[in-house]
Amino acid sequence: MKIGVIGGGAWGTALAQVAARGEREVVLWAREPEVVAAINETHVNSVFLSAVPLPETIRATGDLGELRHCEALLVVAPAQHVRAVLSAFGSGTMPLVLCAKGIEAGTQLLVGEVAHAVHPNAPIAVLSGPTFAHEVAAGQPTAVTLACEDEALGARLAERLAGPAFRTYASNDVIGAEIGGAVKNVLAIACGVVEGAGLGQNARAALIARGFAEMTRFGLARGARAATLAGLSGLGDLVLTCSSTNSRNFSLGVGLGEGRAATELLADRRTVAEGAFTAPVLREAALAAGIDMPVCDAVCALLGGADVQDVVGALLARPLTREYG
Ligand SMILES: NC(=O)C1=CN([C@@H]2O[C@H](COP(=O)(O)OP(=O)(O)OC[C@H]3O[C@@H](n4cnc5c(N)ncnc54)[C@H](O)[C@@H]3O)[C@@H](O)[C@H]2O)C=CC1
Ligand SMILES: O=C(CO)COP(=O)(O)O
Repeated sequence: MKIGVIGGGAWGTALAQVAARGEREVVLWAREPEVVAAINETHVNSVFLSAVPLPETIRATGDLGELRHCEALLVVAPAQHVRAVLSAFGSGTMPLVLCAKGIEAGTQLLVGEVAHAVHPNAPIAVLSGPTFAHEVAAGQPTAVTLACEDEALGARLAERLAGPAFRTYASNDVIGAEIGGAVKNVLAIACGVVEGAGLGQNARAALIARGFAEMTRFGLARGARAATLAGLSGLGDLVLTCSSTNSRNFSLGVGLGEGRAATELLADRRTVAEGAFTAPVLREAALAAGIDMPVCDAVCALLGGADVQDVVGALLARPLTREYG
C-alpha cells in the first residue's frame, strides 16, 4: 500500500518515517518550500523535526497532485486547515487516515467529519494516541489506536503502519478515537497552568481525573464508546500531554499559569498548539448540548485573558457535588 502524507510538520514527518520503514516509498506534501527542499536535499526536516535523519525513500513535494497515485493518505495538517488542504487536493476515493487532533471552528465537526464532508466517497480512518513525534521518530516504543468503520480496511492500515516499536491497535470507534485527542489538548493546557502557577501535583492529578470525566461526558454525548475514551487515544494521550513540557499545549498552559498573555504566547509561533483553537469550539459545543465542562471553561477564560488566581478560585469555589452522575 503506497502511502502519501499531507502535512510536513513534526507529526507528518515522523509518520512518513513510520510508513517508509523497510525502504518503502512515501510521498510527503509540505506547505513550506524550505521543508520540501530540506527533506529532498538533506533528508532532514530542519524546520519542524530537526534532530532526525530521514530515509531517502521519503520524497517531499509542494504539489498535492503528486499524491494522487497513492493508495492511502495520512492527513496531518492542523485541524483548522484540514478542510482547505483536502479541498485543494480535489475529489478522491482513496482511504484518508486523519492524524490531526481538534474540532473545526464554525462547524464543530471532528476532523474525520470534515474529511467526509469534503471527500464523501473516501473511507475514513483515525490514527491517534500518546505519540510525541520526536519519540516516534527516534524509534522509541509507541502504541496508537487505528480506528476505521470498515474493519477489513482498518486491519490492512494497522498492519501497514505497524513496526517493531510502533504498535497499532485496531478499533471501529472513529468518533471515540477522535474525541480523546481533541479534548486532551485543552486539558493539557489546564495542567500546564497548574505547573506554571505552582499549584502542585495533587492539583494536576485532580485535573487529569476531572478532565477525563469531562472528556467522557462529551464523548458519550457524541456517540463515543467509554472503552475508547479510557484507551490509548483518550486517557493514554491525556496522561502523556498533561505531564510533560514536550507537549506544546502543556507548555502554552505553563506560560498562562505564569501570568503571560495568550496573544503573546501564540504570536509568531510556527508550531501548533491545537488546544488553543479547540477550547472555544469545545465550549460552544458543550454549552449547546448542555454538558458541564468546567475545566474547559476555565481554559477558555484564561485564553481570553482572565486572571489565573481568579479562574482557579472560581473553579474551586463551585458547589460541592457527587463524583459521578
Ligand atoms: N507533534 C506531535 O507530537 C503530534 C502532533 N499531532 C497532531 O498533528 C497535527 C499536526 O501537528 P504537527 O505535525 O505537530 O505540526 P507542527 O507544529 O510541527 O507544524 C505546524 C504545521 O502546520 C502547518 N500549517 C501552518 N499553517 C497552515 C495552513 N494555513 N494550512 C495548512 N497547514 C498549515 C505547517 O505547514 C506545519 O505542517 C496537529 O493536529 C497535532 O495535534 C498528533 C500527534 C503527535
Ligand atoms: O498529541 C500529542 C502527543 O500525543 C502532541 O501533543 P502537543 O500537541 O501538545 O505537543
